[in-house]
Amino acid sequence: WLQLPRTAGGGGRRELAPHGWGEGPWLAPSHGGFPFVPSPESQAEASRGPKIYTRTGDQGFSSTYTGERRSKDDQIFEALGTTDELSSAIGVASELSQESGHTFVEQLHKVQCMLQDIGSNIATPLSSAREAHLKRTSFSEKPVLELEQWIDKYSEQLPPLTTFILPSGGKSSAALHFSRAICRRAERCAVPLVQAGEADANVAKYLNRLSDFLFILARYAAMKEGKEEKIYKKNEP
Ligand SMILES: Nc1ncnc2c1ncn2[C@@H]1O[C@H](COP(=O)(O)OP(=O)(O)OP(=O)(O)O)[C@@H](O)[C@H]1O
Repeated sequence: WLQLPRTAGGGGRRELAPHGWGEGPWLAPSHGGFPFVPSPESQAEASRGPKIYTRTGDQGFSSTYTGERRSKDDQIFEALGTTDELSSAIGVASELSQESGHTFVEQLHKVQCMLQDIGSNIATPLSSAREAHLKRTSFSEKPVLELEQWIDKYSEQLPPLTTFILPSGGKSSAALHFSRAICRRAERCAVPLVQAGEADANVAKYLNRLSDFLFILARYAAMKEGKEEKIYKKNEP
């Protein structure tokens, strides 16, 4: 799931799917250059199973899905890496929530899949994308609207918020708050790409809405588990 092989077009050089990006462009059999004819070495390698490393990133540069080589401190890799961190944090929150019997883990699973799609869109800068790239990596508004429905559904069941609450409320809840904070960082990373016209505007919208969903879910988890949410108290001298 984590590392799916893809093969660079032409020379038979194998590259690996980014950590955590199992879907979207990363399943493409080539990086451009269809049809791909595997070299004898890559066929032999495939029968042994692919290695996780190619060493092509050792000089601090890596590839976008459109085939550009960019420095690893480029905004694209920053956003990709942060989206990956977000999905990992949601993975922890989801495992803890499952242990407590929460049914919303199915929605968290769906969110993690959406984050794969977001990674695909981010990895495909629109300025160098061709029609075939765009077809595989576009990100629509539909998942944003779905998140809004989920937010409304859970919000209705919560007591109104009368004070600032702190990340707390039991393990599931605290892990969801932690995911929320990472989500906001992912949004900050994605926004410059959207503003530059390199990523889809729906990516930033989704991340913006997702942090609200994670906040509501954190409160919902605390309520369902009967755990206390710590509140902010001003420290008077
Ligand atoms: N440090 C990173 N943070 C976020 N995304 C990255 C990072 N390094 C690479 N990527 C993205 O993830 C994809 C796969 O990562 P991978 O580690 O295989 O790349 P690499 O470092 O270029 O290659 P290798 O590890 O084989 O030398 C890359 O094609 C790139 O899009």
